Amino acid sequence: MDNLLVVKDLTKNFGGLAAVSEVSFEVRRGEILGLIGPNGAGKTTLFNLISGLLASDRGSITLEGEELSKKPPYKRSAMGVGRTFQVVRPFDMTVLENVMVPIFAHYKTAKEARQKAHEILEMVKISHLAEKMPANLTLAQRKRIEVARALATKPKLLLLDEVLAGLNPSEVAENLPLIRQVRDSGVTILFIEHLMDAMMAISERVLVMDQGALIACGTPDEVTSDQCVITAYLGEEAPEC
Ligand SMILES: Nc1ncnc2c1ncn2[C@@H]1O[C@H](COP(=O)(O)OP(=O)(O)OP(=O)(O)O)[C@@H](O)[C@H]1O
Repeated sequence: MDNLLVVKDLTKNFGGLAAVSEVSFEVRRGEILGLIGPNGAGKTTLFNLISGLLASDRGSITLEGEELSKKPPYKRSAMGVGRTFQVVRPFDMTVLENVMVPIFAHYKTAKEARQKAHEILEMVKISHLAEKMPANLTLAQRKRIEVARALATKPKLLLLDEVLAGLNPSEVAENLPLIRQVRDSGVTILFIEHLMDAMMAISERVLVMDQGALIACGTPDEVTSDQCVITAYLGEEAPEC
């Protein structure tokens, strides 16, 4: 199996709180890997560690065998780590311009950048909104802008942080296939989502975190029948996990 990202013994403490504790896993090239866990489990902290917004206390993160831990976020981005954020805050400029901003760093000429931006907007199905201002769009559409902006950095690995949160059921049904579409374009995906049904429908494997630790990893069927996972979601102590 070809591993794109390998995380080993990754640890981050905030004072006395172990937000991420000795976490180890790999992301296989080309897969859709879900990341779930109750509130405060450490999921976003893990994304911040992988993308370089936080420094780890211990452990390693390698992308295609190259250590990322000491590299600043912009270097990780150039190496192929892209991400979206839970809170979507597009710039106060058109949808197309929002995608052009990150793209400029990755393409030589304005013409090339503009062409690529249009291709990305097509892929996430908002090319018809290219000249609109994000403030006038729905949350579902703004979430697509966020994905488009992340794709503009040419990621090999895309970290998606709750791209379905806050959407109504029909918007979820519309936006969910986007994740598979992006993967099918050659991008490996690690994504955080609280919507369990959607997550299980689209993930090939799922990681489960609780209280900073990785408590399960497997296919959707394996993790949903795992007693440690059930216990974590019920908020009970499970000393054997
Ligand atoms: N910068 C910080 N300083 C101190 N504590 C923090 C910081 N960031 C996160 N935490 C704490 O670390 C723990 C993990 O938080 P994190 O946001 O990673 O969880 P999460 O699984 O993403 O939760 P949610 O699903 O609610 O977004 C929480 O207890 C949180 O309060």
